[in-house]
Amino acid sequence: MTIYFYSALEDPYGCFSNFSKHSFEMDGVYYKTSEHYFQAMKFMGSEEDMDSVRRAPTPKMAASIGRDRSRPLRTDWEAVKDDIMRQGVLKKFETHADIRQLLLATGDEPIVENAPGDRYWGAGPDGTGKNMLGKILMETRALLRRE
Ligand SMILES: Nc1nc(O)c(N)c(N[C@@H]2O[C@H](COP(=O)(O)O)[C@@H](O)[C@H]2O)n1
Repeated sequence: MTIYFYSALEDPYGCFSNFSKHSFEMDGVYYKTSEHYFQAMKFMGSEEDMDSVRRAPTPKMAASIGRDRSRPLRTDWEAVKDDIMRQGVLKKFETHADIRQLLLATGDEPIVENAPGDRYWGAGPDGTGKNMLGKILMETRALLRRE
C-alpha cells in the first residue's frame, strides 16, 4: 500500500517531510532540518546567504529565504539539486534511529510526497508529478538496509 506524506506535523509519516524537526550536522555545520540544509545549499559561495537560511527559526522560513530570487542562486543548482537532496535526506535518517526504523519498516512500499503544489519533489495536484522526494526516500531506504 502506497505511503503518502506531506504535513510534517499531522501525517503519520510526517517525519519523511523535510519540514520535520530532525536536525543534523553536515561537514561540521548544524542544520535544524533537512529543509534548512537543502535551501542553504542553493547559496553555496555566499556564507552570508547560507547563514541566513541556517538561522531561520522554522523550515517554512528557510524555504522562503531559499526561494527568494533576489538572492543569487548558484549557477549549477539544477544539475546538483537532486544529489543535495539525497545527501540531506540520508544524513537525516542516519542521524535519527527512530525515524530510520520507521523508514525501514515501510519495506518495499512506494512512498509519495502528496504535495499538491509541487510537481517536481511531490506528486502535484493530480498525482502525476515526478515525486522526486519520494524516490529519494526509497533510494535512502535501500541504502540504509545495506548498512
Ligand atoms: N510543505 C511543503 N510546501 C510546499 O509548498 C512545497 N513545495 C513542499 N515541497 C518541498 O519543498 C522543498 C523544495 O522546494 P524548492 O525546490 O525550493 O521549491 C522540498 O523539501 C520539497 O519536499 N513542501
